[in-house]
Amino acid sequence: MLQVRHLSKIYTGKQPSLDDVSFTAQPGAVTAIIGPSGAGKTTLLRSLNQLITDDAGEILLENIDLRQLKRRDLMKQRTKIGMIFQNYNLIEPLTALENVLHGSLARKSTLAGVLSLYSRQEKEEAMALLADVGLQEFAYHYAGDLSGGQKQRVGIARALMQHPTMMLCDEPIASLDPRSTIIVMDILRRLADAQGMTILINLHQVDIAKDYADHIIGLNSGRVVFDGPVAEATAAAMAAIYAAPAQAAAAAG
Ligand SMILES: Nc1ncnc2c1ncn2[C@@H]1O[C@H](COP(=O)(O)OP(=O)(O)OP(=O)(O)O)[C@@H](O)[C@H]1O
Repeated sequence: MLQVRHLSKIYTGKQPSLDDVSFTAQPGAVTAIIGPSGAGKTTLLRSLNQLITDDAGEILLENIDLRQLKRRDLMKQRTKIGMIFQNYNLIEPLTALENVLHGSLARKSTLAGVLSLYSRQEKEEAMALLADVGLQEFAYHYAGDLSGGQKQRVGIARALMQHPTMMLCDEPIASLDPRSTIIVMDILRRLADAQGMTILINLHQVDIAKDYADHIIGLNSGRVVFDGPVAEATAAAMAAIYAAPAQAAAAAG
């Protein structure tokens, strides 16, 4: 379970990008984070993984506050967090299989990592993960030659190689066509249902959020203006989430 308490982040000399954000994300549930451009969605995900520091509050992953950890312990906890990016972040001159194997680096010694030494078991696991996302026959294709949807599936397999308990997905379908969108969202939904993972997804597509998520967090100007089950995300709630910043601030008091 992820519990976020009073999380705030101010980039130098600016309005808060995250303003006293609190919510809980449950294992086995898909939590969609929605809100207008600049609402703080990416900042929130990066903060949850402590890629952004100088923030305030508590980020409790399985009751351990990530913000209180020393670097070494944070690295260890981070292996439990898989990240999925809009632009995939693959190494394009490497094959799909090699990209997936890279996901195991977080769990390895530096030397083994530098030398890219992978055990037979790791190679079999990476192949199995590629098969799980429907890409077995593309294992030896260069990542740069794959379609956007295929790249994103490689990105998911790579994250799964870390053995995460939580996935943070930053606009994972923003660059995908409708068919690839469904394939990727189905995979993320399955990870929650079948493996009990905690899945957080930043989304711009409200209809996709309603179709796939259990829970919605609505952000506006760095504040949580909606936190509830999909069934409660009414038209009025949506209007508040997507209101102009001044209106949203007035409504939030
Ligand atoms: N590195 C940075 N330095 C300074 N300000 C930043 C930085 N990153 C983000 N911001 C500011 O923080 C606020 C939130 O940005 P963020 O990218 O988190 O929003 P978002 O909801 O993800 O937007 P989008 O939907 O457009 O991706 C914005 O006002 C943005 O200008």
